[in-house]
Amino acid sequence: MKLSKTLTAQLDDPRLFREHAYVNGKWTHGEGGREETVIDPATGEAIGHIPWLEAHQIREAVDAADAAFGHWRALRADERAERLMAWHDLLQAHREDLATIMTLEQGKPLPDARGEVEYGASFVRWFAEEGKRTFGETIPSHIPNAALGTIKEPVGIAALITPWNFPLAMITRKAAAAMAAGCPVIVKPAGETPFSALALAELAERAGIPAGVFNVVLGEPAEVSKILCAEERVKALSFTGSTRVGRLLLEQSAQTVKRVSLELGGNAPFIVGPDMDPKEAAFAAVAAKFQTAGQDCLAANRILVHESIHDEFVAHFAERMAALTVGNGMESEIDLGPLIHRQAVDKAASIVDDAISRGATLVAGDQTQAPGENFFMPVLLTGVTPQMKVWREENFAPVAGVTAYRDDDEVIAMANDTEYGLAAYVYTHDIRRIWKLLRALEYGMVSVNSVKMTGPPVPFGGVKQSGLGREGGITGIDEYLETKYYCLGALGSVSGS
Ligand SMILES: NC(=O)c1ccc[n+]([C@@H]2O[C@H](COP(=O)([O-])OP(=O)(O)OC[C@H]3O[C@@H](n4cnc5c(N)ncnc54)[C@H](O)[C@@H]3O)[C@@H](O)[C@H]2O)c1
Ligand SMILES: N[C@@H](CC=O)C(=O)O
Repeated sequence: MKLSKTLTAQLDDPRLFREHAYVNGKWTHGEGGREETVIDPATGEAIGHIPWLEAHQIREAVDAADAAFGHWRALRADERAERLMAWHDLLQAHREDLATIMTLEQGKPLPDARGEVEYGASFVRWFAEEGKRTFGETIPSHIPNAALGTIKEPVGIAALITPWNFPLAMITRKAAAAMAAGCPVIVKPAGETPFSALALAELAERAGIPAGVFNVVLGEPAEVSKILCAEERVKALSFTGSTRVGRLLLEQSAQTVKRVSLELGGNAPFIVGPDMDPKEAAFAAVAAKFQTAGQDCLAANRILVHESIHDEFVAHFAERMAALTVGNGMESEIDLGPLIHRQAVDKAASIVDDAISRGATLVAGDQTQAPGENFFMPVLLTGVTPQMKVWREENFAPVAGVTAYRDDDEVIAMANDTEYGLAAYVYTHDIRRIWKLLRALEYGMVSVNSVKMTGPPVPFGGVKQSGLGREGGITGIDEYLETKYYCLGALGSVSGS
């Protein structure tokens, strides 16, 4: 395998590129000789290697986190916040290098990678602040001469398992919340994109986060997860990834009754009302579909357009889609990078073939134009129906499926016809329709007339089989906190009510 010499050469600070796990403040080799090669999906070249840790090394990471817990939780919230803010500042200062690492391992265009570094850093700032506001309550006592209340305490070690599509922000949204709450973390990033996680570890160390508080373990995914799920000392598991793996981890965590947060797949409907300008709606739908080449849990998967404007909408969508540029994310003026690997391209092709074989029309999407083997040209299908994979599955590719509907009740039934319930988009200016759809859609997040919906203040998460719990927002830190109730009895009359 040809090893690209380009990665470290392109960094201002080559020490951000690390090819070891990070456990207890030390860069760690695998002891069994197993390793994984990390590929730049745009070129197919190897950009580095990571070791796979052995079972006892994963347990050592738990030992390290356990040892660090006492000291970390004992710090005042503002002391933890200072370290988190130092980490935030370093992320910002090294934005260019972090974005370069991300584009080379994930493939997304460099401007999108810069955006993700900002987005990831914004969670660190948010939770540095929120950590100072984990207030307990005073409870009016029903017991004579007693004072009642609650204290919030860190749950303990949190295992964080993350995907490859947002290699940095999916880690910071969890880790910053857990660490602000006083919990040490063990991160298991996706094998496709470990280098963003390892750069986060390097910067955490420079920020003065003590050894054992932020650990990155690498290894065979099922093996690592089994160990972490079975470990009684790991009290919380937060996972972002596919619904298939999420179910597995939920089952495995049952044995030790962990606090489980799951951010899983989506199958977002994008609903366009009859009152909408078809061009405005089509441009928004293109933006909601093709971000990160469609490899986004929020990607508009099923585009449901009122029959009265369907044909015009499709024409504008096709025109806008034709203007998208596909290529290596390190080059300028690229809208869509590669898919993560060849299997993702094959899956996208099979979803398109399935739709066409069941009667969908291929309006645009010529794969002979793809600039490399991991690239998939944007596809527009019309006449998509519930029998097709493109309707039922999260395609996680630049494949847009459009369907016409007759009225609000029909589109509500269509939108809810999925096991997923992460995010939905609604485009209409009719306030009654907005309210009706907002209430009827079975989704954790509904965005009306806006493609952008995420950010640190937002309770991000899904219903149905899209997950459990919420990340970000004022409740995100609760995933890592226990409520301890206290009753102080025999206080005499000073206890008051
Ligand atoms: N809801 C959200 O916030 C959100 C955000 C980003 C991605 N996602 C979802 O993530 C999926 C894409 O990411 P992916 O392909 O990396 O998901 P994935 O489920 O294949 O992998 C996610 C993580 O789980 C690990 N893993 C894989 N197989 C495992 C196994 N058998 N046991 C234990 N761990 C295992 C992987 O190494 C990775 O770290 C999509 O479904 C997408 O919607 C959801
Ligand atoms: N775009 C999402 C990640 C989903 O893949 C986010 O903003 O968190």
